[in-house]
Amino acid sequence: MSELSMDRATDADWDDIATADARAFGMTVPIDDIGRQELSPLLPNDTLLLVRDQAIESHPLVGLSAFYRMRITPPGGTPQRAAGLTWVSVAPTHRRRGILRTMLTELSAQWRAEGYAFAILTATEATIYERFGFGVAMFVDRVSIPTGAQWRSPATTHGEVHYASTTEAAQTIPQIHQRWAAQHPGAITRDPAWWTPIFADRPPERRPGYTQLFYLLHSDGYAMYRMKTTDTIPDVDVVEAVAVTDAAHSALWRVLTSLDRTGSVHAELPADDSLPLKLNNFRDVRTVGSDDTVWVAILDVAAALTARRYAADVATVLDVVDDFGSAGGRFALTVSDGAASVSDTDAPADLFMPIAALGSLYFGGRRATELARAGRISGTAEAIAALDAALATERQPVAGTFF
Ligand SMILES: CC(=O)SCCNC(=O)CCNC(=O)[C@H](O)C(C)(C)COP(=O)(O)OP(=O)(O)OC[C@H]1O[C@@H](n2cnc3c(N)ncnc32)[C@H](O)[C@@H]1OP(=O)(O)O
Repeated sequence: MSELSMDRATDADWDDIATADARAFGMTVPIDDIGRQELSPLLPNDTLLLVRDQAIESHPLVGLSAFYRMRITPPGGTPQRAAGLTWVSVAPTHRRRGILRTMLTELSAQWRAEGYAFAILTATEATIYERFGFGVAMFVDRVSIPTGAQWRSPATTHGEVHYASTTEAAQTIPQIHQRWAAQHPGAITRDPAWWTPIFADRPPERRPGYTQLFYLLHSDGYAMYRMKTTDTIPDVDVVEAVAVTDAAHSALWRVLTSLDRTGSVHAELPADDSLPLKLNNFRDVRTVGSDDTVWVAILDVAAALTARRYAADVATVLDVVDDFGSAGGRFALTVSDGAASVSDTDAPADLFMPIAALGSLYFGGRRATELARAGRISGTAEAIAALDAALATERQPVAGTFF
């Protein structure tokens, strides 16, 4: 790093930041003044880290990373602060010289100083972040459903769902999302600044060939969708379908699967979504692909483990190795009536795992038995089964917000 400087962003850096972002991720829409205004409360300058090459006269920006100050809901717990790593890129001319590692070392120190127990991210490649303590934690299936798929039970009520104007949507949807996020493991809550660009739905930022957002509203849920106008019979792209209750889920999906003059409905669903089981033919919900979504690095093991609820009692000693950060150690975990107490200990460990594995297990998207079979964690069969039972969640974790 001798010729390289690393600093927080200033307002003067934003043109370079926008160019680096466009180059790294193929963004076709430049960040304009409105975009800057929308981003500034989400990414204040102290969350943006810039590396420049001082050996080149123009001091080009060669490394960029940032984090959102977010909240995420642990299983059964209340939303916890999480550092949402994002916008990571290193210029192709400067790769594999340790710039990413240097930036993450700096950001990790900031996250620890700010008291975060969790860091989270969505990854472009699955092989980058485990070495930095992140474990893959959440998954979605991409599904396609033919319009007109038949439901097992007839619709019982009409008028539960209506189309909302942007004004009504902006007044109503954030509270519904907040209710959903408070009860769903892995849900990322949204500050008002997150909603501004969503409801602005600026035409230049829409994918080419897609309509504006349409809002469907239920008292306990909502859906946002677009139509793909390039085909004579358009397909439907469900951007979000959020339901606090099963009744809202059914009511919204009944409308989404029966839109007139549409071909197929495309959406992302967790593997345990109840939609297939509500249809006459569960194969109508065809999985066309799967993606990992959120990766989790636990920065403070005791704070994280005490922030969630548990499905079974357990008393165990975890040996957690953190080769990158400082979260590792030996922890006595005792769960009673769903609540955990955690203390440092010198007692012999029952279970051994890298910190990334704990991140994978924490929200319930991966199971201890699964990671043990893959050799990612180790311990006696009894200890693994006991941890597996304690960490079990009623539902698959869903983040709901891409960043
Ligand atoms: C949260 C997000 O924003 S995800 C977006 C990530 N960004 C991108 O995909 C944009 C395109 N890629 C890039 O900009 C760069 O290649 C980056 C950011 C992925 C890596 O930056 P670099 O500065 O080259 O990484 P750096 O040299 O610090 O490497 C750190 C370690 O990661 C490894 N590594 C880096 N990139 C990769 C990769 N794509 N796949 C596997 N390993 C990788 C290196 O080998 C090195 O390993 P080691 O320290 O254990 O020996």
